[in-house]
Amino acid sequence: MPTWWVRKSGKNKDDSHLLQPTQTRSVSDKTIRRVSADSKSSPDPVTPSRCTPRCSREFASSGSGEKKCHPLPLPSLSTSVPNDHVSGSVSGSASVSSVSSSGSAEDQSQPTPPRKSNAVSPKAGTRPTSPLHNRFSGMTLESSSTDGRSSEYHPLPLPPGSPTTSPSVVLPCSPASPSSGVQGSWVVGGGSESSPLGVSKWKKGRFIGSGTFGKVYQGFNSEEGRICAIKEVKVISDDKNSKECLKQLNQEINVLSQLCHPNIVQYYGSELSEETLSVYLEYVSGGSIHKLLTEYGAFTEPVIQNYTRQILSGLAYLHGRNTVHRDIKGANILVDPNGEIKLADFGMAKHVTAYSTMLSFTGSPYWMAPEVVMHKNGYTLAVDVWSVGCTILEMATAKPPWSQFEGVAAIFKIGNSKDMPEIPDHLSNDAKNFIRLCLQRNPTVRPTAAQLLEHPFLRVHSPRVASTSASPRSYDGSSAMPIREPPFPGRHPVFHPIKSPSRENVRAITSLPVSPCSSPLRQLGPAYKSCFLSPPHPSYAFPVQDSGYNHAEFAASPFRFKKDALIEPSSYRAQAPSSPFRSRLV
Ligand SMILES: Nc1ncnc2c1ncn2[C@@H]1O[C@H](COP(=O)(O)OP(=O)(O)OP(=O)(O)O)[C@@H](O)[C@H]1O
Repeated sequence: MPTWWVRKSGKNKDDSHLLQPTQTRSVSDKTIRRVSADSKSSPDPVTPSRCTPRCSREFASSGSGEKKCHPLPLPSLSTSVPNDHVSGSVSGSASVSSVSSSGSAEDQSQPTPPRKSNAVSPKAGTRPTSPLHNRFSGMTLESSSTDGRSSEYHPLPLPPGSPTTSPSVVLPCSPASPSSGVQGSWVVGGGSESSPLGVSKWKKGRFIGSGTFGKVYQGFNSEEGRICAIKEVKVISDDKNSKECLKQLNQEINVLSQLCHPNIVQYYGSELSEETLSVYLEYVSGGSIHKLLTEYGAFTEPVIQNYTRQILSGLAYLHGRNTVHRDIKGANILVDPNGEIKLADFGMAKHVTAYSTMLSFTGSPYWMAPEVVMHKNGYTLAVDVWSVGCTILEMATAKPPWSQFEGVAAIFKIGNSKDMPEIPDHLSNDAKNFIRLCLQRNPTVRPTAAQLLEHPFLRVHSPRVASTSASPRSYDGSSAMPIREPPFPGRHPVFHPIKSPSRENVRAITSLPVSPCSSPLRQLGPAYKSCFLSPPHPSYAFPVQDSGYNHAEFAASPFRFKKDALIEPSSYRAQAPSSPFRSRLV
């Protein structure tokens, strides 16, 4: 079973109201086997920056929409910090069980009673620290026990108005209206302001949907009346997959907690109780682009323009922090009721350093860049640009690119051919040119997200029909910016050229058992260490092109991965350089 299948096969990306009572899933379908990326190639997710997520929308720039973040004053270390390092370390062998789900939204929608929060109020003298859940990173767990029981917390910067926060500090990023004056909430260790008994002020509401690492609920801040989304996973000891799952979720926390942009879902904080890890996020009620495509069909070009502009705005911000999302696709892009785009699902995001290349094999195959599929020597921020091109095609057709091919064939097509996915005729020349720029196979010649924002396709007043513009800046493929020439050389410095496989190799490849984990396309040894494909959304139909979204057909694909291949690294080590398969490729 293909890895991406395993990961996504059972999850429901749609909002709960889309669930039919008959749409039950087996627990096995929902089991997630995603292992952390190669630690050698990607040492740390995100280096904590001084720019905390706390910033004000009032400072949003007009250009990319990036908000200025304002470092918070450090609290006085002379303050008593009894909970910063406390006894009661817990081994890192906890587990996540809520990655599986067979219940309907209704099953999950019962609000739970207030939970004991492990958040430590700043009023109690807690020092804001890194958002890392250390135990998930394989480090010693710092835990606090406010009620005599072992518990852990996830300290975050203090909220505005806390004793250690300067009055001059601007409000944190929050989903609240910029003019609302409502302060953001910092849940764990930084403003959960839970009761003395540790009861969380965040109340869990209706079930929204399931993801790889757990379930998403609507939440309510009982003190501020604010809605949020709660991503929750159960922490169960003795679950052999828990460590990796928690690492992955921690990665999402690490990345999101550093980000503050109107087109990126805002992180509020997290709480770790005895049973669950809850991550509090900006609630985006419109659902994903994928969901909108499923419900309303393909988007018109003006909508595509609008969404693409915002996607790139968020990406430009992200890439400006040397962080790559790695799973850009319609299902991971949320839309609020005003049409504002929010990039979400940062579970695979990675910080790229000058000294590292990414060798892990992650993402959703249909949106995956060739250099990722080929997995030759590493890849860069440019992989997201490729995925943006695929997402535009998805928005224009309500299907992912390459959808006429089943998963493995699509991977071959992406990795081993020079073909380009079909671009709908009805799109304007600007749009077509934009897509072609994104889908250049050589990542070094792909424009950056910031550069693409200058493309005529995204100009607010650009023509919305097939362009006959004679503009010297036209990207119609014939003028100022020829596609095949590197328009912006050297902007993806970590790129390593990918050699096309010889004919012989291609033959060998096609004769081998194929899966993303064991794929002969993955020709380098270290690749096997990290192999987690994000699946196409369950409701996408492959390979039957005109059947609309049909999860069942794809689920029945004979190319689905064996789950064990994901659980047991040794099963895909068979494809390491020393393996017999490997020898057939060289
Ligand atoms: N901040 C949010 N606001 C509203 N709905 C959300 C939010 N985040 C996620 N959702 C919805 O919750 C469901 C599950 O989301 P989640 O991110 O856990 O799944 P996912 O995107 O499939 O994650 P993964 O790729 O890790 O499996 C989806 O329907 C998604 O649209």
